[in-house]
Amino acid sequence: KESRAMKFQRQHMDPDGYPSNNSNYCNQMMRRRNMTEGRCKPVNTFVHEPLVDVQAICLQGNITCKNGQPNCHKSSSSMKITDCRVTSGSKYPNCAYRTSQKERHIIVACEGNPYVPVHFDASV
Ligand SMILES: Nc1ncnc2c1ncn2[C@@H]1O[C@H](C(=O)NS(=O)(=O)C[C@H]2[C@@H](O)[C@H](n3ccc(=O)[nH]c3=O)O[C@@H]2CO)[C@@H](O)[C@H]1O
Repeated sequence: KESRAMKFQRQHMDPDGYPSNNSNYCNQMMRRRNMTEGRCKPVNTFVHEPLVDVQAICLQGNITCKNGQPNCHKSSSSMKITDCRVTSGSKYPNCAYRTSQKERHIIVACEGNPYVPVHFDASV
């Protein structure tokens, strides 16, 4: 069974990737990382930073998560991310996404021992 930490990495980590001007990045990556099975996951962010830098967020600013839990942390610096958002014309199983490249602080929820990211909460 996939651990929550590994699921976070599968869904949100792409340290070596960067869409540059590839408008198909999300269409490709959402499929490749298995987020288009059963339904088109509506929103998903990929982070283009080293895994150790994203894991280090768990030691940074502690804030309240969207769901009220107290185990969220905000990155101290902005990070290169790509937001994937399903388009209005998207029809399962042909999931179609808009690819948006951004630099944002990211907010993740951390859990476990070792205390690592298990959920992507938001970017700001
Ligand atoms: N505090 C916690 N502590 C520990 N665990 C916690 C905590 N909170 C939730 N989980 C768990 O995480 C799991 C999970 O998948 N949560 S999810 O909200 O659906 C994920 C969102 C995110 O993937 C994506 N999104 C969203 C915005 C954006 O900018 N970028 C972006 O990618 O959209 C999804 C839906 O919003 C679930 O098992 C829940 O129990």
